[in-house]
Amino acid sequence: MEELPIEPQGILWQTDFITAEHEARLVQIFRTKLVWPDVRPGGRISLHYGYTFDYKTFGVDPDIPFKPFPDWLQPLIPPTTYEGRPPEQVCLQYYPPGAGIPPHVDTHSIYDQLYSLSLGAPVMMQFRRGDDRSEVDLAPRSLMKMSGDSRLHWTHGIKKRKTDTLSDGSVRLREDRWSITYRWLRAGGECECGDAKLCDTAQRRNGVEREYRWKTYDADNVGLLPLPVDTKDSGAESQAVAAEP
Ligand SMILES: O=C(O)CCC(=O)C(=O)O
Ligand SMILES: [Fe+2]
Repeated sequence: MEELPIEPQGILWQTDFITAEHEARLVQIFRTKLVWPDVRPGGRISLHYGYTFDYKTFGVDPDIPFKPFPDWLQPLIPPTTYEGRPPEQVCLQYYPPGAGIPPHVDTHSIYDQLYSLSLGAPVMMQFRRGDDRSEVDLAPRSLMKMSGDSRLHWTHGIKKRKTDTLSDGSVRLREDRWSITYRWLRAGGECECGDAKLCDTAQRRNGVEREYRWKTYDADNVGLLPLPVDTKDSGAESQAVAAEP
């Protein structure tokens, strides 16, 4: 994989991780064979594979057996040469046009490495750290690894909107998109990055515990650390974050 020459540092990229024909077969499976949960119309929906995280023990939930990776997923698992072993958790998400995901970091303590494969229509992803912003166009069939700053010190999210404005000023209509997020559990379950704003280990050590974070299990937001409302950005997107458990 190659690092993108942008801020945030640490975004590794591989174009055409699979062929367009393979992608078309997958989309057919996603549309016709999978049973998806019902959620708010127009919202993002998710299916989970592998281990389920237990928010009480900060480990794998021993009561929920490993959900084996289905046949269609096997060839999409990053080769073991990438991280030394297959991911412990895989999440398939469907974004109808207009759907997004609130700005977040994937929880530091639980998860170590993080990859995402994009399928279907492209979409713009926003990275943000304080007043710094950066956008990455998630092209279909591209595999992205978030490491370093992009993984730990910048949030990422996708705005809820029907169009994206590209860097050349043109406006692109959103269409159906799927993504597959791959997560590897962090050995020991403690992150040493020390980022008091974004790291749950640092927050716990500082005595900051957000009640809602661990007490509710939200299947659509497994492993995401919701962020408090940012008063500088009162847009609907950040309010949506606050509203999520
Ligand atoms: O849809 C994507 O590409 C990213 C999703 C994401 O950020 C996540 O599942 O944590
Ligand atoms: Fe994420």
